[in-house]
Amino acid sequence: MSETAKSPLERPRTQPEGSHHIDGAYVADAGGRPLPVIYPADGSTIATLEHAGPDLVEQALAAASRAQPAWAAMTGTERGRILRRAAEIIRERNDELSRLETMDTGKPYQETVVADATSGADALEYFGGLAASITGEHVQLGDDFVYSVRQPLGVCVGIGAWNYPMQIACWKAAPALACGNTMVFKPSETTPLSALKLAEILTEAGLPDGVFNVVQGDGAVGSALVGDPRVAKVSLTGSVPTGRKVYAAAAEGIRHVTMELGGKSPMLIFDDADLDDAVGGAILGNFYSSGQICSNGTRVFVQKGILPAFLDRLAERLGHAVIGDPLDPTTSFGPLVSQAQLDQVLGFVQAGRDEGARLVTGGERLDREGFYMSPAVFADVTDEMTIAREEIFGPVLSVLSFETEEEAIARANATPYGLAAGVFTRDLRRGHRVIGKLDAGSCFINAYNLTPVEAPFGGVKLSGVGRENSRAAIEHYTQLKSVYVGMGPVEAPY
Ligand SMILES: NC(=O)C1=CN([C@@H]2O[C@H](COP(=O)(O)OP(=O)(O)OC[C@H]3O[C@@H](n4cnc5c(N)ncnc54)[C@H](O)[C@@H]3O)[C@@H](O)[C@H]2O)C=CC1
Repeated sequence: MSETAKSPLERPRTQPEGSHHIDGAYVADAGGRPLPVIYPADGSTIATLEHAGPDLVEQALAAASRAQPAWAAMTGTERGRILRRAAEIIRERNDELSRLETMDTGKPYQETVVADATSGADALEYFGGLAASITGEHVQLGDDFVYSVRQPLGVCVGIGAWNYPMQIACWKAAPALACGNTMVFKPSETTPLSALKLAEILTEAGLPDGVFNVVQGDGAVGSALVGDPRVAKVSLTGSVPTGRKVYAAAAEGIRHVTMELGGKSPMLIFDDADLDDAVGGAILGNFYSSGQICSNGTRVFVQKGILPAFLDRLAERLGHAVIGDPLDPTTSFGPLVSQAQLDQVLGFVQAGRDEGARLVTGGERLDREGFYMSPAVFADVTDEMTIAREEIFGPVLSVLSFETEEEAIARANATPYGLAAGVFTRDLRRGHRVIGKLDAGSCFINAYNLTPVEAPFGGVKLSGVGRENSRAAIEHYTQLKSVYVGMGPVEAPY
């Protein structure tokens, strides 16, 4: 690992015009509790926003309710055109948006410039393209027939996590809006900036006022949104404990939900795998975004024959990680998002040591300002250790060894989570056979953590319900009305 020279890109403006974006305009709430935004690379405060009070939550929900019928009455082609225009604006401003995302999250610019706003633009483009083809079906029943109409749900609430703020906002807004819903989106209080940019860009692209609104705040604000009777659907990206609360609150009103929650995903590396592909997959699946990715393959099961070579190569390649100022384009590994997250992850590293796992490399708090630690690899990890059971959400990779395919599958599935899974092997039949038996929603063979908008994304078991992206998302933002049409006389018994 090396540290970069300081040659950061120009810093974007980080203080927004207002904390919230409601009815097509920035809104401030002078009386709201202050919400400081911290740059994870140095701990400085780069903006101060406010948590929304009850009046602002009301304002946002009222705006979304008011705007919904007219938005739904537009044709899909018209709605889609606005979403695709917003995608174009995002691409034009990708550089500035990426620098803002880097300052909000601490993720290296090298990542945000290819994986955040651009992924959001993909979603707006994709669902903008689908909007005109959202249809029901027609079923002929003799002379009678039934037709179904795919209708929007109404007002949707989106609640985001802090690791991919822009991407999460777009992955929720794009399908919701394409289907004729309106949305109130609450970003994570840790990373509140880029969702405001999305609202601004959508307005610039021609989105009618009130269709997409952003309110800031913590769980209390999220909870106020989820419990409102005007809300038809809640889509959350967050941890399992928050998911339980939000799902239960949504159940009160029998609201639709999409839950994108945490994971402890397995990656199975067989003796016959291409060593560098497997090591590359393990790096992408554990250290990208400093390991703060829900679908990470943090339990790396390596077959005995390839284990020594795998560990050597992994440690060697980790030595090439460039840790530094995330605004420096050469930096490939940045800080964690907050002091609290860093403390939590270092606590897991300590637990790994205490329980007898072997720290191969990293796991140290770095002696520099900001929330930095070195990427950690543990070997000799066993299934019952804390680091093999609990979601860490940081740069900690656990290597577990195995002998047979059956054993690896059984151990990989022995978790309450089921978000993602990966297999590395050169044996085509084994790749498909093994992935078929793994309990996970988002799976990879000889790849890891690639999440194009065309692929359904989401988990099984505690990792969630519903799917984001792909055509599947349309099902989760619409409901079917069926209409039976009688063409003959009505036969009644009396
Ligand atoms: N499956 C997926 O797609 C992803 C899942 N995640 C998961 O997110 C977690 C990390 O993100 P965090 O922001 O720390 O999660 P978190 O669960 O602490 O917070 C998520 C969001 O929920 C809000 N919230 C908290 N309590 C609430 C309540 N009672 N009612 C309504 N909203 C409430 C928070 O303010 C935040 O906006 C990890 O567990 C990770 O695995 C993260 C990214 C993607």
